[in-house]
Amino acid sequence: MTEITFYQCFQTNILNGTKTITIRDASEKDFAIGSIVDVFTYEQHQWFAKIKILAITPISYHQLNDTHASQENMTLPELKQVIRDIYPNTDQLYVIHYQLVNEEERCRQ
Ligand SMILES: CC(=O)Nc1ccn([C@H]2C[C@H](O)[C@@H](CO)O2)c(=O)n1
Repeated sequence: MTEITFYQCFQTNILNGTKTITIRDASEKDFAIGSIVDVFTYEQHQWFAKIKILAITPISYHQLNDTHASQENMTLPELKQVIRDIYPNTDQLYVIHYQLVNEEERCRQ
C-alpha cells in the first residue's frame, strides 16, 4: 500500500503535526512499517503530504482512550463519534502511527 486518504477536514491538523495517528479498519492495516506513503484528500483525491508509517497496532473500539484522542487532536467523545460514523459495525481497528515527511527527508530516500 503506497497511499492513504484522509477526509479534507483533517488536512490542517496533519500538516501542522497535531494529528499523529489515524485509526482504520482491517482493509487499511497492511502498510509496511517504515514505508513512506502519499497522502491524498478523500473527497478530491488531491495530494497534500507524505507520511512515514511508524507502527500499526490492533485495538478494539472499547480500548480507545484519552491518549488516542490527544494524538488525534480531539476529545475522546469526539474521537469515538468519528470512529462510529466511519466504521459503524466494526470493533476491530488498527492504530496507524505516522510522522510527516519533510522535503529534506524526502530527498534522502
Ligand atoms: C475512507 C476512510 O475511511 N477514510 C478515513 C478514515 C479515517 N480518517 C480519520 C478520521 C479520524 O481522524 C481518524 C480515525 O479514523 O482517521 C480519515 O480521515 N479518513
